[in-house]
Amino acid sequence: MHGIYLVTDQTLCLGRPLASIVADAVRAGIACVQLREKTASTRKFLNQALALKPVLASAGIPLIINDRVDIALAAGADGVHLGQSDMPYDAARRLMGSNAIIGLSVETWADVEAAQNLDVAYLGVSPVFATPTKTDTRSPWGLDGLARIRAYSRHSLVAIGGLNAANAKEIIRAGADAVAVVSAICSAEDPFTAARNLVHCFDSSTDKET
Ligand SMILES: Cc1ncc(COP(=O)(O)OP(=O)(O)O)c(N)n1
Ligand SMILES: Cc1nc(C(=O)O)sc1CCOP(=O)(O)O
Ligand SMILES: [Mg+2]
Repeated sequence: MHGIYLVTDQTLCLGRPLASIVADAVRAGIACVQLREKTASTRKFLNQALALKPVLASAGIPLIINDRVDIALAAGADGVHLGQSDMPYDAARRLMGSNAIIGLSVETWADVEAAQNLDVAYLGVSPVFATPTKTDTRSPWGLDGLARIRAYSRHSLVAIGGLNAANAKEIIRAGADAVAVVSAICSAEDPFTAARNLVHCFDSSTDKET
């Protein structure tokens, strides 16, 4: 996993359709989309996933489903993001198959150690900074915690929590392979420009432009 990773939240889109925010972000060059619906019905969640799938597939961008392996399978999504209270990795892998992208949140050092033997595509470093978007988190890792995970883990690291264009560079310097954002794109006045700024920030902080 590498680049800007959009995690969606329909409730933070300021009344705009999620599909238009995702389309703007795709046009701006983001690398991945996670559909995260914490309150929608199963049917609405699935319909959102089915609607996004062809748009993202034609852009070559993976669609990851938050929490719900059943929705991921029913929508033909590319993968699932699992938290520490969600379906365990082994069960999700059995259901999703060997090609599926499975991401896993790490909230504690024990989580990081336990993940070392799992064939996950990335670790979600949860959270790097405290954020009003998700308040039921453990203590933030901070930049030092992120760097400590980078030094130990064999996995790709997706940083999440309180990230935006102002702090993306230091997050990458601390060892993140991808920067995940919700509000910095979903709640931006101009989601395309916000996503493009994040993509430029990412590209100028990595080998891509050096
Ligand atoms: C990339 C990424 N990292 C962490 C999370 C958080 O997952 P989880 O701990 O399961 O919390 P919810 O998102 O389900 O509230 C994530 N979604 N994505
Ligand atoms: C979905 C999510 N997971 C987190 C975690 O710490 O696991 S923080 C978070 C929300 C991140 O939102 P924003 O980019 O607006 O700060
Ligand atoms: Mg979860």
